[in-house]
Amino acid sequence: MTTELRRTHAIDIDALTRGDETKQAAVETCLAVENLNLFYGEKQALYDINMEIPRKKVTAYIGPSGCGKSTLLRSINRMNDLVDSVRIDGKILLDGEDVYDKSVNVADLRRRVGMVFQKPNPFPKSIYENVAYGLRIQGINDRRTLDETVERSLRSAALWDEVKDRLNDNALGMSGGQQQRLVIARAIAIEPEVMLLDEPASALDPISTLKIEELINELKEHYTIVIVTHNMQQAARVSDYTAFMYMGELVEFGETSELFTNPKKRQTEDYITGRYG
Ligand SMILES: Nc1ncnc2c1ncn2[C@@H]1O[C@H](COP(=O)(O)OP(=O)(O)OP(=O)(O)O)[C@@H](O)[C@H]1O
Repeated sequence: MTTELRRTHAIDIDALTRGDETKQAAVETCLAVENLNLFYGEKQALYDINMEIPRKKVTAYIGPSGCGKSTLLRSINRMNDLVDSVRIDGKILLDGEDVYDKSVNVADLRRRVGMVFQKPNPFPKSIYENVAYGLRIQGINDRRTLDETVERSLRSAALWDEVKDRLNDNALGMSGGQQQRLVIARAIAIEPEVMLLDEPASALDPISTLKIEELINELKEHYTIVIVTHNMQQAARVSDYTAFMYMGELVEFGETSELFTNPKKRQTEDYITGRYG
């Protein structure tokens, strides 16, 4: 299975990189997952995952509940390190460097790889201080720098116009959708390279979901985005590449348009046509 998967993946990337230079530039690898196995105690949750995540594109992880999407996502910024029973082997290369190398400073890694969770988690502080937080903990307190960063980040998160007159209000008074965009602004403020989004819209109403999806589309100009979603339509709308996972294995990975219209594996087809999930 694994060899076959690698072969499929290699063919996809070959096809994508053949031809014009724009496409070649478009598939520059940001993150490479190599032979990744992950265990929670005795239970194996990821099996020999191999994939290359393109830079400044949106990659979606889809698959039925419990297939390992979040586990794989959390492996990228080593959030799984926080779980005592976790054992990991294999590599995840960020710009060619293994994030699991002993020399890696995990706090630095998490600055480079920001994360947004399903449930918006603003701090019980003002809107301004939520966004400024990452700079403050780096010791940056210069008012002008903070003001500029807060405005730029809120603009990038498509929130500035809604909050510019109430930056000192408590963030907990915002709507869920605004809170989620605030959390994205907080992540943007420290200029990460990669943004990991774990079901970022699943707790939101349809209008807020649409705003988050539009935002994702804008953010990929600057960031490499990996998103976990239960919602196949959402994956089809927002992502350039999709990985379909099943029971801890990466079944198929390729261009979203291709995977949804012309899946190569029976399991993928069954899932996207709603035969199970
Ligand atoms: N902290 C943990 N300790 C033990 N097992 C875990 C832990 N987190 C996840 N698992 C198990 O690992 C497997 C993969 O879970 P994971 O949450 O990554 O899947 P998922 O595809 O994101 O699921 P969902 O869509 O329901 O969020 C599941 O069997 C789950 O029970």
